[in-house]
Amino acid sequence: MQKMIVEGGHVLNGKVRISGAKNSAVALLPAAILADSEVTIEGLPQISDVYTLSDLLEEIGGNVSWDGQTIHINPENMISMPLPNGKVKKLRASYYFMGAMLGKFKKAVIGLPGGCFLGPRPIDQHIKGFEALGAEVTNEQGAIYLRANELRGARIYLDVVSVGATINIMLAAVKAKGKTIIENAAKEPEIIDVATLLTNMGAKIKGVGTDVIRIEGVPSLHGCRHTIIPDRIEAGTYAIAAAAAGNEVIIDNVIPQHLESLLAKLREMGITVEDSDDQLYIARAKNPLKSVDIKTLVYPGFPTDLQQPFTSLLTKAHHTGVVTDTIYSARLKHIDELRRMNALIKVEGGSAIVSGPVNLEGARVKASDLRAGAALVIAGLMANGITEITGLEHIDRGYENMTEKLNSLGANIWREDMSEEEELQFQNS
Ligand SMILES: CC(=O)N[C@H]1[C@@H](OP(=O)(O)OP(=O)(O)OC[C@H]2O[C@@H](n3ccc(=O)[nH]c3=O)[C@H](O)[C@@H]2O)O[C@H](CO)[C@@H](O)[C@@H]1O
Ligand SMILES: C=C(OP(=O)(O)O)C(=O)O
Repeated sequence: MQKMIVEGGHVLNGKVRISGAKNSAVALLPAAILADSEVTIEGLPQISDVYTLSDLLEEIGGNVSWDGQTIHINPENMISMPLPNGKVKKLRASYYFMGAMLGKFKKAVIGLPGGCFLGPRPIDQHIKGFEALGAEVTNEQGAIYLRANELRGARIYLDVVSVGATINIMLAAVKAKGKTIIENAAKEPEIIDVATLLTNMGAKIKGVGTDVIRIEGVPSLHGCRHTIIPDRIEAGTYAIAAAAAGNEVIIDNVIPQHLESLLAKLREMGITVEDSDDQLYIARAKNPLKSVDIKTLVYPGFPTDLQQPFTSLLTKAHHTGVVTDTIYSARLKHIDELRRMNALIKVEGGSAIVSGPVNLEGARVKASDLRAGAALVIAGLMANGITEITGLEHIDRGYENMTEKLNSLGANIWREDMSEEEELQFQNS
């Protein structure tokens, strides 16, 4: 087991290249199940969530090979193998095997997913969608059983705007007989990316990026080649790190429109932000940083996945900023760790109230989930002295080469094996 050591006080400068989007990748890989021939996906991030899904595709009979960041998935010998336990429990996105296997084989058994613990992560809207398409869905000892004689298009209104349910229903509906309409659909860029792959495979989908998606089912889907979109959350994380500890940083391979809510908030704080075709330029504020309030919302609102890193930045700003996560109200586990580093944060009525500026102090902290990990790395960059971060398996689920990328900007970060005593302390904490 390893820990990350961050030596604070180094100023970030230079250019960093953003990887492919984790939250697209985790749906694109299962989507390949629906094809009858080889699907090639380029530009995948080298992160553990992607490797876990790649292993799961092999477990159900897929022929998978890698060539750098490109995966080739041949689904010809795949079967509807039950996956009640094992690797499906390691990540949230294994639930996309439900939609894809139901769409392809009309049956699936998938253990209830894992992923970051952000409070309850219900899947009732996914199930409502599968049932509307004609599937019988039962929960047997923690695994979801899905069976259908045939899938028929349906009109499905989502009671909550859900990225996961929108994608899962698309996956199940693309080969259903007739027309499916998803109303109150989510509009995140990752949904558009998945629909682009499915369309390249021969699916007929209209309206992605709006809140009504129309799908005309087709009998079969073929292989294709697809390039993934850049990771807006990784880009946002580096933009926040640059605002927190940078002088002049260029973030390369971004779609700036995907980050408008974050960029607006950085500008409000006094940070210089410029965007061009596929780059962002973030420069140190000329005046002291001003606090702002943020409220996470569905896209194009402020992303829940950037709430935790942004909280770290607010510790450096003058006055008080209120952080409210309306998507995952319990996504506040980073707060106690930031407090260990001297942050002044109160939690009241589900909101975090951050007072600043404070001088953060290096400390031993634990990443409880992926973006909490990113928040602690950013805090470590700003802090006096050394910050030691454990729980790196969370960070590795979603950030490709984070240590190397930050060091290339001038940070001083390294990983070390934990001593036996430290491992014991970590397991008991
Ligand atoms: C809208 C939103 O910001 N979604 C984020 C959410 O996606 P994720 O796919 O996890 O969450 P959803 O978009 O599906 O859920 C949005 C909200 O709807 C609720 N819900 C969802 C499904 C369901 O069947 N029933 C239900 O009540 C969830 O509890 C949540 O409060 O976390 C991902 C990982 O952090 C982010 O990348 C997504 O951008
Ligand atoms: C929480 C996240 O991932 P997951 O939903 O896969 O756990 C995330 O990407 O911030």
